[in-house]
Amino acid sequence: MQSTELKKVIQGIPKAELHLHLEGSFEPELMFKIAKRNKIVLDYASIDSLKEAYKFNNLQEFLDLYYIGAQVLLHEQDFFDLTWAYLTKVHSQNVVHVEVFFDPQTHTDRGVPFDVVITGIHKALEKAEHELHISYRLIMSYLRHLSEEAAFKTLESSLPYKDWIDGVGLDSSELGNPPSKFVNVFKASYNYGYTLVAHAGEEGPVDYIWQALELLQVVRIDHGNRCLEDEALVKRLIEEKIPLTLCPLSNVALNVIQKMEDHPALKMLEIGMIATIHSDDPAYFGGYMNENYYETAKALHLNNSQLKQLAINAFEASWLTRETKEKHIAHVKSYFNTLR
Ligand SMILES: Nc1ncnc2[nH]cnc12
Ligand SMILES: [Zn+2]
Repeated sequence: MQSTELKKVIQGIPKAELHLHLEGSFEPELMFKIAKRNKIVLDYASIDSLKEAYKFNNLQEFLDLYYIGAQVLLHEQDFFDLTWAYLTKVHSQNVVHVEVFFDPQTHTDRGVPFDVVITGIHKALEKAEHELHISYRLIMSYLRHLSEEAAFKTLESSLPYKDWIDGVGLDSSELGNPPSKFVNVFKASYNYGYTLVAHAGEEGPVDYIWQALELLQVVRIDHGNRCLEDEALVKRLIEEKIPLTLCPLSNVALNVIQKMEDHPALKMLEIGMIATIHSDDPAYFGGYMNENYYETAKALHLNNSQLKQLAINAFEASWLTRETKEKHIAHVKSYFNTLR
């Protein structure tokens, strides 16, 4: 397929995004605007010089910059603007459902109250539901480089806003911070009604994916690239229909894979795993949903049937009701029928 044709096909697919860090959607232009508004001087003289710094050898190098960028977010309006900018962007890419992460500790540790963070985010999500018809779920992510005790404090802070939060996740520096460190806080989060996910097997070993499943009891694995190293794990993920939220452009940007042609998405689809495609931190990794679909499809020579499967998998993997999933899946199928 010609690249313009492929882009057109991808644009038209109704899509669900299930792996997106709101702080990772912070575009340099908006970062500079908010910094100015909050009278914060960034270490970079210009938008271009900031963009120049977006070259990473690994996850930690990226995280260092990501946490610096987030420091300009102070007020409810800032969190609203960040979230709204993401939602309007993905609306233009025909994303109809999102399940997004936010990292409360990145902000509360700087003295920004939990209430300020979540209210700004919640208002933007509600506005998008009403005005853009994008449905949503919100996932609060614990930072795994911090202690379990700190995660417990975050859990406690979230309780007054429980109705606005659907799940908890685990992100930040993976190596040396295994899921086993967070068993108790995940159990407590579950008991409060939160649905559980965790980043695992992005940089960390296969064992972290096992731990996420067996010790944390997550319903989805974020990334999970390295599962293919373990046959028994693959079998388990297939049998239990545990989805993997893959982020191909992120994997290339962070050296999880050398080049897009090495991405495991196709192999995973072929063996019947619920592989899905998402953008992770689009402002840092060079693309939102369409770009992730496009670069993956181009490098792996995906056909329309495989693209359709990826889109269906994301709705299947979502936390929408069965009835709503079916409605979206029917739209995906009828869209691909029009292409024949
Ligand atoms: N790709 C990623 N892995 C772990 N933590 C993150 N926080 C934001 N993006 C992340
Ligand atoms: Zn992520």
